[in-house]
Amino acid sequence: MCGIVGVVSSAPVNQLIYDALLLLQHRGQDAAGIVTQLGHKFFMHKAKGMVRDVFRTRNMRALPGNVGLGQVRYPTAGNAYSEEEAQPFYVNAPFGIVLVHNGNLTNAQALRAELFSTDHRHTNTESDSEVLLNVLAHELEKATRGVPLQVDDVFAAVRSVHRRIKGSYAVVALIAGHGLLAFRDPHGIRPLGLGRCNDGTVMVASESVALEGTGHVFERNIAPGEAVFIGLDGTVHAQQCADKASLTPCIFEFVYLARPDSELDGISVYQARLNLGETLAKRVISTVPPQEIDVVIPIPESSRPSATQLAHLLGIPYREGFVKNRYVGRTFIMPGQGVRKKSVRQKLNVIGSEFKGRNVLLVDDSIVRGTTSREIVQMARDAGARKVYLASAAPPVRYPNVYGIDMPTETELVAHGRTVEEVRAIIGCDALIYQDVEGMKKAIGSLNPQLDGFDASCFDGVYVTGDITAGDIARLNQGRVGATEEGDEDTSRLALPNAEAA
Ligand SMILES: O=P(O)(O)OC[C@H]1O[C@H](OP(=O)(O)OP(=O)(O)O)[C@H](O)[C@@H]1O
Ligand SMILES: NC(=O)CC[C@H](N)C(=O)O
Ligand SMILES: [Mg+2]
Repeated sequence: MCGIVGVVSSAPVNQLIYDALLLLQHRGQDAAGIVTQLGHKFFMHKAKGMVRDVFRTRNMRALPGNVGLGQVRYPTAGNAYSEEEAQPFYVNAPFGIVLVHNGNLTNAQALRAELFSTDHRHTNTESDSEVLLNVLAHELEKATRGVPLQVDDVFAAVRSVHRRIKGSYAVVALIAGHGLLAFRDPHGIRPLGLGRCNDGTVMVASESVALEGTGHVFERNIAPGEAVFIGLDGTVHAQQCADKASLTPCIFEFVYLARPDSELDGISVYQARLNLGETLAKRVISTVPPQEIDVVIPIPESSRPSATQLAHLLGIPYREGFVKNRYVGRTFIMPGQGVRKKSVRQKLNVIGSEFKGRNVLLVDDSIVRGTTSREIVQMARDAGARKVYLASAAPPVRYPNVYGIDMPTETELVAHGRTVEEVRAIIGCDALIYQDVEGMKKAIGSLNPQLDGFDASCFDGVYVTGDITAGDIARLNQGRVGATEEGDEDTSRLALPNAEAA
């Protein structure tokens, strides 16, 4: 998951892109970058770090022009520590293209070899996004019938790109002197929407919050497989470029990744989380009698809407028992298990009086590696809770994600190959209640009947692109550098208290 944005305007866009990236910061905290174009020249600044650290006034001044794009990165391929793999990526031919990508290519390795041997193109990093850019550049070169470039040639190039690349991709690319291209993979796994401002500015962005928060009116989602080309005068052209398209967005966007105030593919993320809380409440009742629960406490941040709705339905008081240090980022999307574990304690602190002598039901949106839950349960006990129950608004995360979420190996997932009782023992709570897969799909899918389904592969092991083998998963994982930290002892998954250790 990353956040991407592109803008065509009649006024300078540097501040606008910066503001949009700030609104997308939750999608990637590792690196940030912006490219603008003035005349036929690109101006780029990218570096590791959060948006407000990467861009100083002098960097902003050096980004002139009325068209541009930007990205916040959460690495899922290549090298998490390399500055070179921060986006945007640039190639000089044809025309000069810069590109930002949210997603993960599952055939990047084969494509890299093909780019070298057949297309005679050089890639200089381990990033799948650089591969994507070079495939696009090669196909654009082939499709171009003259200068200036025709819109139909751009769409022909995207058609060829769809045939060659596999996996998930929401992309924004700027073709020097011509305009801004945006497209989405044929399954619509990663989100991308378009909005306009009344001064004529056109913006595409990963989430509607980035459009609305910068004064744009959300107009529509880019359809799966569709390409949109925005000329430098703001004219929008669109064409379906996939042979076969279906709308099966990543369900984890609704569970955790996106901001609750965003609407993705016609579904309010906030409403999706309320609905999850509602179905979870029914499952809680069948496991722990509500009269045995004194208080419902959310694990900030993402679980709040589900926890409120759950408490409301059970008729149990909802209280804030953990205070979040807002200056610590999201722990799940940090590279390295050691950093994640330390951050949970730094990030969340208890309000002791909410726990002392009480039976508490803690609610989280999801349990992935179990890092957060185990720490939190212990903190609740240390604060004097009598019984600590834990409910997860998502089902057990049991399978690796290959589409741009950093859960590449099953071995790090606390629930992989384990029963709920085993996970409960590891986390150390008195009862563990999970959402079930069908309940989750229904709770969210009922909000837009036009959806063809979801990619819920990390929960049910079914990959919507239909072409993922165990070998692919192993290869994708091998290709990554920096997912675990050097000197990080705690990279293996959490173990059962006794059985597995023995
Ligand atoms: O089982 P784990 O591997 O610990 O991962 C799951 C946790 O990580 C996320 O929180 P995070 O702190 O990233 O973000 P949030 O503040 O948006 O909830 C998520 O909301 C869970 O709390
Ligand atoms: N999470 C993402 O969308 C990552 C994009 C790309 N695969 C990278 O690692 O930079
Ligand atoms: Mg959380």
